[in-house]
Amino acid sequence: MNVNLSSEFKEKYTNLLGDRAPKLFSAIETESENAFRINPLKPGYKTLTESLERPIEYTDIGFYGDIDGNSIDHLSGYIYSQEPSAMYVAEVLDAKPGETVLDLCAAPGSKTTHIASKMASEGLLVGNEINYKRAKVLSSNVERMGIRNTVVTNNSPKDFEKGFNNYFDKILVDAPCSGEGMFRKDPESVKYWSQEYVESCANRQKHIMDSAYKLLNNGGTFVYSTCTFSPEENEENIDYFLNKYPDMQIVEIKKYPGMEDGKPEWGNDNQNLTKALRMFPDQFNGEGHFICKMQKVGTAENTKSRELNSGMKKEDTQLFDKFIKQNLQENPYSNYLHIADYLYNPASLDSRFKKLHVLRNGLKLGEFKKNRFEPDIAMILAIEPKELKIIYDLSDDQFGKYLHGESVILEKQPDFNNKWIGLSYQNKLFSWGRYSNKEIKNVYPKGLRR
Ligand SMILES: C[S@@+](CC[C@H](N)C(=O)[O-])C[C@H]1O[C@@H](n2cnc3c(N)ncnc32)[C@H](O)[C@@H]1O
Repeated sequence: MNVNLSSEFKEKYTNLLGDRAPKLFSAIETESENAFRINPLKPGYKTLTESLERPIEYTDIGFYGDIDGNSIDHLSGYIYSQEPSAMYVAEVLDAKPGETVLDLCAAPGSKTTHIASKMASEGLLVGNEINYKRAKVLSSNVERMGIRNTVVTNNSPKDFEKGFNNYFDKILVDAPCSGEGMFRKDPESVKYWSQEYVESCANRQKHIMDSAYKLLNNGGTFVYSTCTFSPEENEENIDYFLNKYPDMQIVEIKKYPGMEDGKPEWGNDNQNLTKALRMFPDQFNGEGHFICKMQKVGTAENTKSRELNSGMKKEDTQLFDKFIKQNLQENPYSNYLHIADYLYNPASLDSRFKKLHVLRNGLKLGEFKKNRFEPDIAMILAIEPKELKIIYDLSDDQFGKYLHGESVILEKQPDFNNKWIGLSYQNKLFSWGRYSNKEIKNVYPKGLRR
C-alpha cells in the first residue's frame, strides 16, 4: 500500500515516539483488517452467511472478516461493517436498556447502531449529526438496522443547549478529527494533513466538549474518542477539559492485549491520563484510536418531561387500524406521532425535540395517502416475522430481480387476501411487497435498488 506520509508528519511523530516511530510508519503502510458487527435486534441474528469463527475479544457482537454490501445479511440489517478498534468505543460507553443516551457526532452511524444494539430498544438514544447529507446516511443506517428507540437529529451541539442541559445519562463525542489513525484505510486523507489542521480540529473539539458537559446529567458518563494520534486532539484536550470542569473525573478503561494507556507526557503530565486508552496499529490489530471515559460527580437531576399528544386525526386512526387488522397479527404499537402525512412510533414525545431539526423520531411506520395507509420499509426492517400475517420468501432469481426494481410474477394464484406482504430472502425480511392479481408489485425504495 502507498500512503505518502509528509516529512512534517514523520518529523512530528519521530520527536514524539523516538525509536518507535518507524514501526508506526510501516504499520500505516500495511493492509488493515476488515471486521463487522452482528445485530442482536434481529430475530435469529446469528444465522448468517458470514463466518463467525474469528470473534473480537472485547465485544460479543464483533468479528474479523469481510462482508458483501449486496448480501441479504447486509441489506436486511443483520450485519454492519466496522473496523475493529472503533468497536471498542460503544463497549466503553456501555449504554444500558432504559437509559437516555446522546451520540453527538454520529454519522454515518457505526457507534449509534452499536449503542442501540446494547439498549435492546428500551430507553432513548439520540443520534445527532451536524452535516445534513451525513445525517441522512445516519438515518438510513438506523433504519436498516431495525432500530426503534432512536431520534436522529441534524443540529450543531450548541443547539441542544436550548433545552437539553443535564438531560443525558450517557454522552458519546466521537469527535471530528484530523483522522491520522485512518490514513491506511483512506490514503487520500493524508493530503489534508498539516499541523494547522490538527490545531483547528483540537479547537473545534473543545467547543463540542463544552456542549457535551452541559448536556450531561450529574452522575452521567461522557466518552470522548478520536481516530487520530495527535496529543493536541487527545490528551491535551482531555487535560484542558478536566481543568475547566473540576466535577468531571476520568474513569479507568479496561485494556485488552495491544491496547495502551493514555500518555500523561502528551497532556501536561496529568497522571490521570493513564486511565484513558490508545490503540496504535503497530501494536494493535485495528486502526489508530483514542478513548477517554469520564464521569460527572453528583446526583442525577430529573430533567425529563413528556407531551403525550400524538397528533393523530380520527380518520387516520381508522385507516391505520384497518391496515393493522389486514396485515399484522395484532397492533404492536402503543404510541404515535403524526408529522405531515407520516406516522411514527416515536422514540420520544418530549416537546423539546420540536426545537431541533429531527430527521427521524423512532420508527417510521408509514404514510397516509388518499384513503389509505402505506407502510414504510422502516417498519418491515424492525418487525418480527411472527407479527406479520403473510410472508413470502423469494427465490434467488426473484430476489435479484426484486432488488433491481422488478415485480415478482407468481405462477399460481395464492391465497393472499392481504395487499401488503412481508418479503424475505433466506428467511430475512427486507421489504414490503404489494400483492395484486398474481403479482407482487415492487415497492422497494428506489434509493436502495441495485
Ligand atoms: C468521526 S466522525 C463520526 C463517526 C461516527 N461516530 C461513526 O462511528 O459512524 C465525526 C462527525 O462529526 C461531524 N462534525 C463536524 N463538525 C462538527 C461540529 N462542529 N460539531 C459536531 N459534529 C461535527 C462530522 O460531520 C462527522 O460526521
